[in-house]
Amino acid sequence: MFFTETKLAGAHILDIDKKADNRGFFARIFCARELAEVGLKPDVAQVNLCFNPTQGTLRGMHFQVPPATETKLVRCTRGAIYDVIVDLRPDSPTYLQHVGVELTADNYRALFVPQMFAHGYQTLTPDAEVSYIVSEFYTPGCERGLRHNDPKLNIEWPLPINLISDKDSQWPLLDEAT
Ligand SMILES: Cc1cn([C@H]2C[C@H](O)[C@@H](COP(=O)(O)OP(=O)(O)O[C@H]3O[C@@H](C)C(=O)[C@@H](O)[C@H]3O)O2)c(=O)[nH]c1=O
Repeated sequence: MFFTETKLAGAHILDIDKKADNRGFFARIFCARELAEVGLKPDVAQVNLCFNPTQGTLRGMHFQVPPATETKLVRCTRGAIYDVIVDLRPDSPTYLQHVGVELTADNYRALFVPQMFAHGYQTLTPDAEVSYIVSEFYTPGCERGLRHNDPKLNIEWPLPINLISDKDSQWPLLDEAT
């Protein structure tokens, strides 16, 4: 795998290293040793699968607080998504900054989300499927969220928001939360 660190320290884009032959190719999409070599936490508590029939669906921005903070390794296995992370580490020089990456079934790209980052995505195609590894178990009492359109975050979503859950449209704005 090829690792490219984003401007948010610890958040990496992962590209596959294709071993091609006349049958097609082979590639690793998860390797605990390679992740550990670049300092990433390779724990696996859950592998989640999510299907989104409607183009422009938005899910996020989600994170879990202690003691259930989590890392995620996010991949789009069908269609395409715009995947966004927000740095919520208060002592980070990039606190509240975000990065957006296009993950598609065709580019085989994945995004590693460190602990204490909010995560969300918008589907760029109909029938987009997302699969992600999570390092901690889903813990509803520790679940928190940011508003996808919080002016303090200023995230430019590529498409109009065609579908969003009630929960996600009601997360507090940062100004309300503090
Ligand atoms: C995340 C999750 C949800 N659920 C349940 C709760 C609820 O009944 C249903 C749908 O939950 P949600 O609306 O939270 O699903 P969703 O909005 O897809 O939540 C996910 O969004 C992306 C952006 C993330 O980063 C993930 O970590 C996760 O928070 O599934 C689980 O049972 N286990 C889980 O791990």
